[in-house]
Amino acid sequence: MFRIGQGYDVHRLVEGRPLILGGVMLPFDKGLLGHSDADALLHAITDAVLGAAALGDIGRLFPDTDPAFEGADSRVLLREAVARVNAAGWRVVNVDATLIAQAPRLAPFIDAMRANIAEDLGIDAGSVNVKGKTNEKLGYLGRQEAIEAQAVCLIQKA
Ligand SMILES: Nc1ccn([C@@H]2O[C@H](COP(=O)(O)O)[C@@H](O)[C@H]2O)c(=O)n1
Ligand SMILES: C[C@@]1(CO)OP(=O)(O)OP(=O)(O)OC[C@H]1O
Repeated sequence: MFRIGQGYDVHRLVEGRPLILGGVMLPFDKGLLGHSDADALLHAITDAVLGAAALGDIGRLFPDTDPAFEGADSRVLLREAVARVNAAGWRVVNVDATLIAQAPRLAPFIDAMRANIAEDLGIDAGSVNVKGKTNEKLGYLGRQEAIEAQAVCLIQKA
């Protein structure tokens, strides 16, 4: 039996924060604001994985009011979500995600993100796809005020 899940996240770009996407620190003059490390890509994937198994969402598992998750490494949160999905009898088949970032250019970092995500999901990097898009300079994404991520995930009953 197969199930699909979908995830979305957006975080504001601000000065004085590191830019971390897919567990990779990117050289950029701004970073994403959040209670955790604000890795929007991993948050969208976490929600897609949880969604596929009908296990709620990232904020329910890891509330942004809990000091335990302040500055949290989102890879740790993703791994915990995957552990819960596995414990419910599912394994992740593949993930496809899109990052909408007017800047910086993501292409040089995509394979490093895929490797991290694959490791956290317990699958081959060949089953993880990450795509970068600009927002054609339109709206708050186009003005570099935020970065958005969207993801889908397929799971199979183990
Ligand atoms: N932050 C980004 C955005 C895009 N790319 C790459 O450029 C291609 C064209 O993007 P458009 O938004 O102009 O359609 C896209 O397919 C990516 O390969 C990128 O590396 N980083
Ligand atoms: C990850 C968590 C928890 O630290 O906080 P944020 O980094 O603010 O991220 P968000 O995507 O808003 O929601 C999930 C949170 O509860």
